[in-house]
Amino acid sequence: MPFSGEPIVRIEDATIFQDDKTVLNNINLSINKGELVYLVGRTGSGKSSLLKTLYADLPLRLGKIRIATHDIQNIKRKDIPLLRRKLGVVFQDFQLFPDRSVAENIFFVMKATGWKNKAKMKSKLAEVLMRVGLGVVSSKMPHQLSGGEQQRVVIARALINDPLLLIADEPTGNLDPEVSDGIFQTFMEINKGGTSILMATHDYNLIKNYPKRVLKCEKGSILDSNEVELSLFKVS
Ligand SMILES: Nc1ncnc2c1ncn2[C@@H]1O[C@H](COP(=O)(O)OP(=O)(O)OP(=O)(O)O)[C@@H](O)[C@H]1O
Repeated sequence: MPFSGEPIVRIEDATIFQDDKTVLNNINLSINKGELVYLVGRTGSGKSSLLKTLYADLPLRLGKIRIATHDIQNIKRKDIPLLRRKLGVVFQDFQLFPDRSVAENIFFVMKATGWKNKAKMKSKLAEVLMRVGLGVVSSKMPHQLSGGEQQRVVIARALINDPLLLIADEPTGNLDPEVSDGIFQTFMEINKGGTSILMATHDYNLIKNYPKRVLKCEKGSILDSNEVELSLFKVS
């Protein structure tokens, strides 16, 4: 897909801290609308810290980050829900309520993000479940689904507000290789629909099978495969 217009993410001279420790120092990069980008690096290199900063869970203390029309560096508490409505977030651990059905899990987030009309909620539920390749699972409880199916429900939940950017933190981390592959195919379908995706992963098979731009956290910096050749397969 050709990239045009303003980037969806623009990071300028950003330094990311956890407490007093500098995790990533003076980062500069952009992600364009419609891009799918991998984020890699050894454990503790700062992938999750960067993603948390993007969805305003970790305050940005130095530098600038703009996501869509939101400036993260001075975002007000009351504006964080507005930012998050433009983002979809998917984690490795599925984070579904175990005592609620698939539909209830998704309706819960819809209601929390301002949905009110029951008919529209039902039709959106059907749409997002279809987009992630799930059939009639609405009334099932999470424990009645496989790990891969549960992760698809989480992805469906992340799509309810038609996010501009999907942030995924090791979304295939707990899944078998074939299941991971299927989940990644779903991410690629979502990406074809125009949603940008930034995905942290340790799954080098995915990167080998589906080569895309790679950002690598290393020694406090981010290396970009658009600018340098990355030695991906030496990562511990
Ligand atoms: N809540 C926290 N409080 C203090 N330090 C933290 C916190 N979370 C992470 N860190 C530290 O920040 C650094 C970066 O961690 P981060 O979780 O961003 O790495 P990562 O690349 O996502 O690792 P992994 O691949 O294991 O998920 C590490 O040194 C970690 O110990």
